[in-house]
Amino acid sequence: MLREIDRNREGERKLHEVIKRIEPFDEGAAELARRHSDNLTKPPGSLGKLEEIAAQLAGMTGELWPELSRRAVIVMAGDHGVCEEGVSAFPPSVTPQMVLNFLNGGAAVNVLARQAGADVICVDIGVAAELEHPGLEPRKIVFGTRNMAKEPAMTREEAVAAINVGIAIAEEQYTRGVRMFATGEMGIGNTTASAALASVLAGLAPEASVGRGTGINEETRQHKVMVVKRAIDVNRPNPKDPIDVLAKVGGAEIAGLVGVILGAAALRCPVVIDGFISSAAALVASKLSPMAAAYMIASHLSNEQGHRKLMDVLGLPPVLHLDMRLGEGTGAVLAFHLIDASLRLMREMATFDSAGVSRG
Ligand SMILES: Cc1cc2ncn([C@H]3O[C@H](COP(=O)(O)O)[C@@H](O)[C@H]3O)c2cc1C
Ligand SMILES: O=C(O)c1cccnc1
Repeated sequence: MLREIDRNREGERKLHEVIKRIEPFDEGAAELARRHSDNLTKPPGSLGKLEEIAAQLAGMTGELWPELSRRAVIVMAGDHGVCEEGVSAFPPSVTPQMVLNFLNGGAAVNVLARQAGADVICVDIGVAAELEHPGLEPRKIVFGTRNMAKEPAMTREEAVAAINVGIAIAEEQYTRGVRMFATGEMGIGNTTASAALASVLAGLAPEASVGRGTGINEETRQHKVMVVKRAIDVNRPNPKDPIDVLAKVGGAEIAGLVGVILGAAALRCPVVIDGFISSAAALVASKLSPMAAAYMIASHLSNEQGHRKLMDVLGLPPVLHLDMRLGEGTGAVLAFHLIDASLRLMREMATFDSAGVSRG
């Protein structure tokens, strides 16, 4: 018993050390980037969000035009006990099948990552099945979560261990030269866990946070709303304690993404947030460290019901509106192209002075 308490404390101590390392956004660098932008041969502000992204990247990294060519999408995979309740259009067996698909390069995120020059790092953090593959990061914390409609999905210790896995992955990738991250996930049932997190931590009614996920009909969605309500009633997560909420109604892959986000922020690396599930992880991360939000770029507005409200609460306006609802990191990897465009404009455009253009 004592040893267990020590292990808990050690895990939380590590996590809080990383949170303490997160530095405030560099307003000075962001302002310099804005000023540079205003000197480029265009009416001020005319490149809209591309200018704002460049300023954000400068504030995150402390550099006017950071070198972000090495990038990775971290795809965290985990299963959900709540699938027993019939909340997804697909069976949990799809989770390990898709993991093998990622490792063989055949999933949507692989194609988009190839196009955007990003590595796909696939992490088994909580898949129910035993998985082996030379390309897989084997960091299993749980063999699937427990059914949150009946009991806590994870123990606090498991949730903290999963966050620490995400931090370790971000740090290892940084050591390999990665300077920009995207969040991705695979886990049948994870829109149910994400809706529960959004309800508890963002105060959304389950009717508003629960969507159709992989494509359930309205009747099943109503049932999913009831399952989320029951999970919250049974577990009584404490909204003031994000780790308690994550453990009771979250998931291992969501916890892993919380770690990736906090780890990236502590390393002053931009972290591009994908859709609904990644945004639920971003919400937990920002509750643990409000300063971490400054290192996030919201990539796209998912068609999953609840995503818009969740992004409003997070204060992160999504850049792309493509009616996507896939996850895996697909929207986040697409946003890499816009980030590249914004940095390239900063680096390559002529200034009014260098081009001899009148300022008007
Ligand atoms: C073939 C397939 C590939 C996927 N890739 C991502 N998801 C997405 O769907 C799941 C969440 O939806 P729900 O909560 O309704 O189960 C997650 O795994 C998410 O990443 C997929 C789902 C399927 C079926
Ligand atoms: O927005 C997402 O990330 C999403 C939505 C539905 C299903 N899977 C993922």
